[in-house]
Amino acid sequence: METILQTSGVSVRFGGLTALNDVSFSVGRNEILGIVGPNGAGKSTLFGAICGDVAANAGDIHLNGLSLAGKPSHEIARLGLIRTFQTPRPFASMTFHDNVTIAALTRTNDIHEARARGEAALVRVGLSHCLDRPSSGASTGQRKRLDIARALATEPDVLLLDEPLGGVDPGSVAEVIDLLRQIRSHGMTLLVIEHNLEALTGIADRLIAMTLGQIIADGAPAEVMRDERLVRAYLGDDDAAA
Ligand SMILES: Nc1ncnc2c1ncn2[C@@H]1O[C@H](COP(=O)(O)OP(=O)(O)OP(=O)(O)O)[C@@H](O)[C@H]1O
Repeated sequence: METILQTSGVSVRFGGLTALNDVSFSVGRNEILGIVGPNGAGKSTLFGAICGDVAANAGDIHLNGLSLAGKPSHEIARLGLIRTFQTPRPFASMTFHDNVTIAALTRTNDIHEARARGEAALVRVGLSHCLDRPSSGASTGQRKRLDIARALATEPDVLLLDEPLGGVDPGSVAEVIDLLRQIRSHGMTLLVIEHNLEALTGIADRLIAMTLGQIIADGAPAEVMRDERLVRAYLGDDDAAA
């Protein structure tokens, strides 16, 4: 499988805390890679380091063979990689449509084209009925979808999703999973952080398990979920990664 994204020896320190410690893995084009691990394992920091929001203290990241070292997130977005957030922060005073239009302007300077692409992204995530509504009134599930639509409007090759199912009501989980499958079928590569392990193992081609800033397992979902260190880490055993 052709590698689209590669991290090599990435470390991130916040003062005395090592949030990522020598993290290396690769992602194949059009793959869905799930990232699991207990709270504080470093999953969101990893996304931050990949998309240019968090400066790495060591290591390098390549997208389509090009080093992302030192590049700001807007430049990385233009190169085709974008993330969503655990807690999406849309511009609350703007409509859904304006929010996605701003994202589409990453790729085009033509405002009419940006509005058309923005609308198409909202249709894709099932929010066409919200076009002219202010995003301040969005439910958690709608905010998650709006955040995905904003990411799609930048036309990424690689999409990093931070807990797309977090706060989504149980009745809508299957819809969001279908949406992710549909996004992948359009040729995108997905990295997905998710605490709903059952849903994630149902959709991911591969899983990476992290504890204490390190990768402890990388492989087929069923195998990784059986990894003893991961099980112990989820049970709160501090010696799990020892
Ligand atoms: N900006 C920051 N400054 C200082 N420490 C940070 C910062 N961001 C994250 N950390 C710390 O780095 C570690 C990894 O945090 P991170 O949010 O990446 O974990 P996570 O696996 O995404 O957790 P969760 O599942 O709860 O989102 C934690 O100990 C966290 O407190």
